[in-house]
Amino acid sequence: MRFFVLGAGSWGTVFAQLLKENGEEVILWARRKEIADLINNSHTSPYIDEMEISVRATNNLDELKSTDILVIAIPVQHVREHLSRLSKKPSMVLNLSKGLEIKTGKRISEIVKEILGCPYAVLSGPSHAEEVARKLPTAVTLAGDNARELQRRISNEYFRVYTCEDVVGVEIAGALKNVIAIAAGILDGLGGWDNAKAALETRGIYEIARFGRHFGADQKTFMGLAGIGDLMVTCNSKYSRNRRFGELIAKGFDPQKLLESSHQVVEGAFTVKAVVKKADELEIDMPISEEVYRVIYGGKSPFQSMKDLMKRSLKDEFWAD
Ligand SMILES: NC(=O)C1=CN([C@@H]2O[C@H](COP(=O)(O)OP(=O)(O)OC[C@H]3O[C@@H](n4cnc5c(N)ncnc54)[C@H](OP(=O)(O)O)[C@@H]3O)[C@@H](O)[C@H]2O)C=CC1
Ligand SMILES: O=C(CO)COP(=O)(O)O
Repeated sequence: MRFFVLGAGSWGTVFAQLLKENGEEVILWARRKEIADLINNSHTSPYIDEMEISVRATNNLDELKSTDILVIAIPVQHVREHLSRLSKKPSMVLNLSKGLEIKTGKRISEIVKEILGCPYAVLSGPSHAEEVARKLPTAVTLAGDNARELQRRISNEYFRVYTCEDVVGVEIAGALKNVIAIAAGILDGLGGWDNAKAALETRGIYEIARFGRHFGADQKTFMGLAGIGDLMVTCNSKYSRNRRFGELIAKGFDPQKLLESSHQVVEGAFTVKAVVKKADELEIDMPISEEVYRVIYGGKSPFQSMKDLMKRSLKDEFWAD
C-alpha cells in the first residue's frame, strides 16, 4: 500500500515527508513540473524552509495506482476538478484540506463520495506545516474509514494522531476556523486587543458548533483538537495565512489584491462565501462569518464590523437556536 499525496504545497510536502520517515511508501504530486523537478533534484521546496525532502515527486497524475491511498492536500476549490481527472480510483482517500466548496457548499467527503465513491477519512487539528517540519510536538484527530490503521501508520514520536467518529464535525470545524482566524487577524491589525481576541475565539467556536449542528455534527468535536485546538492555533500563530490575511486587511491592504498576489492558499476567504450562502438558506445565525464576508467582499471597514458585532441585541450566552 502506497500513499499518493496530491499537492506539494507546505502541508502536502511536510506530510509526505513524515510518512516517508515513518517507513511508508510515498509519492508526492506537484501541479507544476518545475516544483517536482526541484524536489527530486535539490531535495528542497519553495513552500517549506530548511527541510530536506527525500520523497520522490511527480507531476503526472497517471502515476496513481488503484491500490494507493490518495491524500488530498490541494486548495479546496480545485479538489473536484482534480478528482475528476483521475484515470484510476484509489483504494481510499485521506483528506488534509480544510474548506467548503463555494458552488455547492459541500464538504470534501461529499465531493469524494460523488466522484470516487471510495472509503474516506479526514485528518485535522492544530498542525502548522512549519512546526511539523521541525518535528515539534503536534496532536491531531482522524475520523473516517480505516481510522485505527491510519492512526498507527501516521503517528510517531512528535506527531500524535487521535481518532474520533465524527467526519462531519471534523470537516466543518477545519473549514470554518479559517474564517474566524481572518477575524482574529483583523483584530491583530486593529490593535491586538486581548479581551476582544478571547471573546472572538469563544464566540467563534460557538458559531462554528451552531453551524455544525445543522449538519448532524457531534458537539464534542468542537471542543477537541479539530475544533477549539485548531481555532486557537490559527487565530494566534505567526504561521497562519488566514490570520495574516486579516491583519493585512485591517492595516489597509485591499483584500482582492492580497488574494491575487498570494502564493499560498487562504482557504477562509473562499469558504466564507459557502458559509454565508448556507447560513442564509438554512437561517443559521453566523454574525462573525457574515462580517468577515462583508469586509472581504463588500468593502466594509474592519473597525465598523467590529463595532457592529458589539452592538448586536443583548442575549443569553448559551441561547437555544
Ligand atoms: N499549511 C498548513 O500548515 C496546513 C494546511 N492545511 C490545508 O492543506 C491544504 C493545502 O494547503 P498547503 O499545503 O498549506 O498549500 P500552500 O498554500 O502551501 O500551497 C498552495 C498549493 O496549492 C497548489 N495549487 C494552487 N492552485 C492549484 C490548483 N488550481 N490546482 C491544484 N493545486 C493548486 C499549489 O501548487 P503550485 O505550486 O503549482 O502553485 C501549492 O502546491 C489547504 O486546504 C490548507 O488549509 C491543513 C493543515 C495545515
Ligand atoms: O490549518 C492550519 C493549521 O492547522 C493552517 O492554517 P492557515 O491556512 O491559516 O495557515
